[in-house]
Amino acid sequence: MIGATGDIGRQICAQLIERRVVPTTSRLQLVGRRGGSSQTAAHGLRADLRDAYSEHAPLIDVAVAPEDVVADVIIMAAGATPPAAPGAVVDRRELAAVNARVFTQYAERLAEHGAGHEVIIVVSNPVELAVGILAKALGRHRVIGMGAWLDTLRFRREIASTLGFPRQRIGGFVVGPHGDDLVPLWSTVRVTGLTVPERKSAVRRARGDRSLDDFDGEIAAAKTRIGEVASVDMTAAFAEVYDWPPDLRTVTRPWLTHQSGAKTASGTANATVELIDTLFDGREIVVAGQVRLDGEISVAGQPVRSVTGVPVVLGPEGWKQVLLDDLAPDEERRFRASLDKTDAMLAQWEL
Ligand SMILES: NC(=O)c1ccc[n+]([C@@H]2O[C@H](COP(=O)([O-])OP(=O)(O)OC[C@H]3O[C@@H](n4cnc5c(N)ncnc54)[C@H](O)[C@@H]3O)[C@@H](O)[C@H]2O)c1
Repeated sequence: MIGATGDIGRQICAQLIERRVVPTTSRLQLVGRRGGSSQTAAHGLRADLRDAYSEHAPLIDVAVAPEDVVADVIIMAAGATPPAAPGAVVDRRELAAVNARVFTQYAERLAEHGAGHEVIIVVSNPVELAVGILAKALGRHRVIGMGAWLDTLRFRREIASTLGFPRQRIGGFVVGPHGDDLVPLWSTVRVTGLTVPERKSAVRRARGDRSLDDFDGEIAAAKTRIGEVASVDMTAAFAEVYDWPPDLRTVTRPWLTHQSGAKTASGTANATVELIDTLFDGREIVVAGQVRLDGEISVAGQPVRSVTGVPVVLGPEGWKQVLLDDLAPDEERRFRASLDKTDAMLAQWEL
């Protein structure tokens, strides 16, 4: 667990143990940074976890150098994050530059010292940049970003809440990059127990008469609106989000959560731990994740050779094929535009 002592890292460690995903006979390695505050905090976290879960804690050890990382599954959650505060202004380019150094350091050391079969789950942002750097050094099928899975679980939850069903009954995926440019695929939404006409009518009801062509404008207006409300009354801001369509809530509710001063640690950890559970179990499941593609799919007639979120089959050796049916025209347009943005970002890093 790289970045174990961060807000997200701690929550992932706790859930891994509490949900018995890491058995008592396995080892959980907490990786901090030599010379940083996490070097000492990692020892404290180890003591705290053993204190909390002494009956079923795995073996827990601490590493403070990338070359000491030894694991079958590596979670990358290290790096700087935008401040969780209302109206915080962030230089995203500078943030990416700081984190790119962390990703590169681990990519180089893991390529040199690793066993060659580790699967890397990327939590850190920018997810596409981290996946690009790690996949280049380690092989693209071993690296998957969990942002698209988190966005997918959020999308399903928001649809479930609008329709009054439990989340387990909702299928469907979010693809594209993690963040405001994500692409909610309404065409993939399924509801267990409904006939096709019932489902179509339920989806129409939840979505409203809207197109993804207007989604950017909706997000911008929504953020301005709740940003203003949140600056005077956070309760009212969350209440306002409640009435919006599910895809808009998928983007804005986590944004507001971060603005509120809380982070999205529990939801992020839950999505990550689900992926790890699958890997340990030896099962293969279809999840959405950010991966480095090499022409497996085409979007708007162009083969995709980029890093983006897509549904993939994930198993113990990493991800295999991409499972994406034909998209609706507005989904295709939004996906293409997001890929162009990601390509421009990756080009700055020669990826
Ligand atoms: N993918 C997602 O859905 C998602 C959701 C939430 C957060 N995130 C991302 O996860 C990352 C962590 O977020 P956080 O809130 O826990 O941040 P945080 O600041 O609380 O923790 C970051 C941790 O990384 C450690 N670190 C920094 N450089 C390191 C290095 N070289 N080696 C080892 N550890 C190092 C720091 O010591 C710190 O403990 C951020 O990039 C954030 O944007 C992703």
